[in-house]
Amino acid sequence: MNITFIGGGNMASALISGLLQQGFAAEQLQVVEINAESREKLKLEFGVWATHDLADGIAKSDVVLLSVKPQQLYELAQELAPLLRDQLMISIAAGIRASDIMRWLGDYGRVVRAMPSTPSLVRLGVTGLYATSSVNEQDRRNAESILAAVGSTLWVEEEEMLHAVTAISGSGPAYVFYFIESMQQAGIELGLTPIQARQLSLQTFVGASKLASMSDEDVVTLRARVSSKGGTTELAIQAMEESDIKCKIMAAIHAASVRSHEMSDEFGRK
Ligand SMILES: NC(=O)C1=CN([C@@H]2O[C@H](COP(=O)(O)OP(=O)(O)OC[C@H]3O[C@@H](n4cnc5c(N)ncnc54)[C@H](OP(=O)(O)O)[C@@H]3O)[C@@H](O)[C@H]2O)C=CC1
Ligand SMILES: O=C(O)[C@@H]1CCC=N1
Repeated sequence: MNITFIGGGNMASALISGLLQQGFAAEQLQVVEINAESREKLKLEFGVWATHDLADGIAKSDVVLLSVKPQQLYELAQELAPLLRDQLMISIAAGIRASDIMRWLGDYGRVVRAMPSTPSLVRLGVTGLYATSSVNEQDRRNAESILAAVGSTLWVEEEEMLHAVTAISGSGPAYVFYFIESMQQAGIELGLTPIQARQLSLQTFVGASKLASMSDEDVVTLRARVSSKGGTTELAIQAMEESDIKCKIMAAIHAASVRSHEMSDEFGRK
C-alpha cells in the first residue's frame, strides 16, 4: 500500500514515524508539503520522498491522507479533485465533515475520517474512525490497518461523536503534557533538579496509566488506594477538590468539543 500525505506537519510526521517503526518502507510513503524547509526535514528525518507538486505526489498512491489544517482543506480539495484516480481518502482534519469533503472532491465516495493523536509517533496513539455508508468494507479495513499500525483504533457510528474523540484523545496529549508540566514545576520548587522532577513526573504518568489499564478496578478505587487516611495524598486531593479542578478540566474539554463543532461550520459547508 502506497500512502501520500498531503500536509507534512506535526500530525503527519507522527504518523509517518509510527508507520516506519511498524515496518512500512520509506518508499511506500510520500508527502506533498508546500513548505520547503518542512520537506527537507521530512526527507532527512524519515527518508521519505517529499514534493510540492500535488499531481506528482499522488501519482502512485493507493491512499491519500489529508493532513493539512482544517482551514486549508477546501482549497486543497479544489486542486485535488481533478487529479484523483479513485484512491481511498483519509482525512484527519478536525471538524470537517465527511459530506463536505466528499462534495468538495466532486461527489467522491471513498472518504474515511480519522482523528489520531501525536503519541502515534511512538505507536501509542489512539484513533477514532468514521465512514459514511458509501465506504466499502475493504476501504474501512485499509483505513483501520493504517491507523492501527500506530496505536489502537475505534470506530464511531455517528460522525458527531468525532467531536468528542477530538476533545478527549485528539487534543488529550496536550492536557497530559500540561499536567506533567505542573508536576515538574512543583518538583523543582520543592528542591528536585529538573532531571529528577522530569523522571518522577513522567514515570508516575506511565506507571499510573499502565496500572489503570491493567487493573480490574476503576480509577476512583485506584485513587483511594493511594490516599492513606490523614496522609499526603488525601490533603492534595482535598486541595484539588476545593479549587474545583475536575469541573475546570471538564469545562476545558467541553470547550474543545464546542470548537470542533464551530470548525465544522466555519471551515465546512462551502
Ligand atoms: N497535531 C495534532 O495533534 C493533531 C492534528 N490533527 C489534524 O491534523 C491536521 C494537521 O495538523 P498539524 O499537523 O498539527 O498541522 P501542521 O500545520 O503542523 O501541518 C500542516 C502542514 O500542511 C502544510 N500545507 C498547507 N496547505 C498545503 C497544501 N495545499 N499542500 C501541501 N501542504 C500544505 C502546512 O504548511 P503551512 O504551515 O505553511 O500552512 C503545514 O506544514 C489538522 O487538520 C488537524 O486538525 C488531528 C489530530 C491530532
Ligand atoms: O488542536 C487541534 O485543533 C488539533 C485537533 C486535535 C489535536 N490537534
